[in-house]
Amino acid sequence: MTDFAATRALFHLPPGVTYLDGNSLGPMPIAAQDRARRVVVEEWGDLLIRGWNAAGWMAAPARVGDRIARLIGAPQGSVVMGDTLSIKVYQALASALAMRPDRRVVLSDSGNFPTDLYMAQGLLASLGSDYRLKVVAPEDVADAIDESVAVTLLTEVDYRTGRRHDMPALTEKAHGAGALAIWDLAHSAGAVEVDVSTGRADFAVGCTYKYLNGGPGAPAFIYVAPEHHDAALPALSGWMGHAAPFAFDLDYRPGKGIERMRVGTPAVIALAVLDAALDAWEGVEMTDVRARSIALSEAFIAGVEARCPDVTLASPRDPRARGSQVGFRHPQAYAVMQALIVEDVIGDFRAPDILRFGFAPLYNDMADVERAVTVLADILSTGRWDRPEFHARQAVT
Ligand SMILES: Cc1ncc(COP(=O)(O)O)c(C=O)c1O
Ligand SMILES: Nc1c(O)cccc1C(=O)C[C@H](N)C(=O)O
Repeated sequence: MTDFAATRALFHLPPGVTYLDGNSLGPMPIAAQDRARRVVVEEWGDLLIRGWNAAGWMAAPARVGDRIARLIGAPQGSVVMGDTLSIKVYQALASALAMRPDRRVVLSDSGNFPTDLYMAQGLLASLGSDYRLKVVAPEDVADAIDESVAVTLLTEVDYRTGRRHDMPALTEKAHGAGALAIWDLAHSAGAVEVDVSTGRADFAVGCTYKYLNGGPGAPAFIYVAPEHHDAALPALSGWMGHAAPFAFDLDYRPGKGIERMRVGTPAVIALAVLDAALDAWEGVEMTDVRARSIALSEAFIAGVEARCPDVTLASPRDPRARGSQVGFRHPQAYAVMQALIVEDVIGDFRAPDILRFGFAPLYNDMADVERAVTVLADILSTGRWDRPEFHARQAVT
């Protein structure tokens, strides 16, 4: 059994703050501070350029990738770190499309996070006017998979509602139609049990600043199914993915296996901080994480529905159809969320009307649920969210 009191103690949680926004930015693992100091002062400071070999900087993208692999059901040697998730979406999509040269349709859904759609739009525009991004409602994805589809590009857990796609079933359908399946695990990795191997994903990508707590702008990951390692070309063919970067050849030759999905110089400091953050997952069983996530989310839904008649559930009621976040609708959700944040209950707002709360089992507990319900009920019943300052939109919402 995972000891969640022990994992909670690994995080810096500011006193008095109830943090339910780890689905956007995870809190700071205490170990990150010392690791950041060491990588800056002892490694960069003292080793200087020798750090690439002596401190293992060059190998870090694959080494950290192997730690992520365990959390998403991927074999060792099939995940590598680097760049941002937007870039990894582009890279996976470009690679997958090149593997289906006779097809022109990319299928996604309207619940996808916009950057995934934007990256697809940009890539397809560069490939030619016969390529098409087909966006359907999430519930219509299965029916829209046909033999015109080259690639399905789906985010498993919807960023607003927490609605969770059935990855194995949709992947099987895609394969049956001859398409490849790319899964964005931004809201899944560290939140739900993910198994890219039994789910037979062809590519998977994700960020590490949410449930994996790697810090703002932490490097993204990309998984390529081992059977595609030779066929998948990286599209973004940077020198770090070359078979021999330090041969400085004039022509690109893809590196071995997942290494070819590297692009440029790794973000060594950010990778070191992420590496420290991943220590929190040692000894943690994802089945325990999922059970606790459901218990916390169910208690929150029950509490809010009992005490807050002004909001309606935006998330699926069946916990099996949800990730680890819960959304409630309110016509003035932005102002309500600002009022909550001022009272140190931190969730977030997603346009047009969603109050979003993420439950991260590593550090959230029932006391967080109870406090969030109590403060939300009080803010709504007193109407104290309706102040001019709570309606003024900030740049980052
Ligand atoms: C599903 C999904 N994809 C992509 C992103 C963002 O990608 P990036 O890390 O490049 O900003 C997010 C959140 O920011 C997301 O929720
Ligand atoms: N990546 C973010 C950022 O750089 C700034 C603010 C928010 C984010 C997010 O991660 C948003 C997030 N993907 C979401 O689900 O809304």
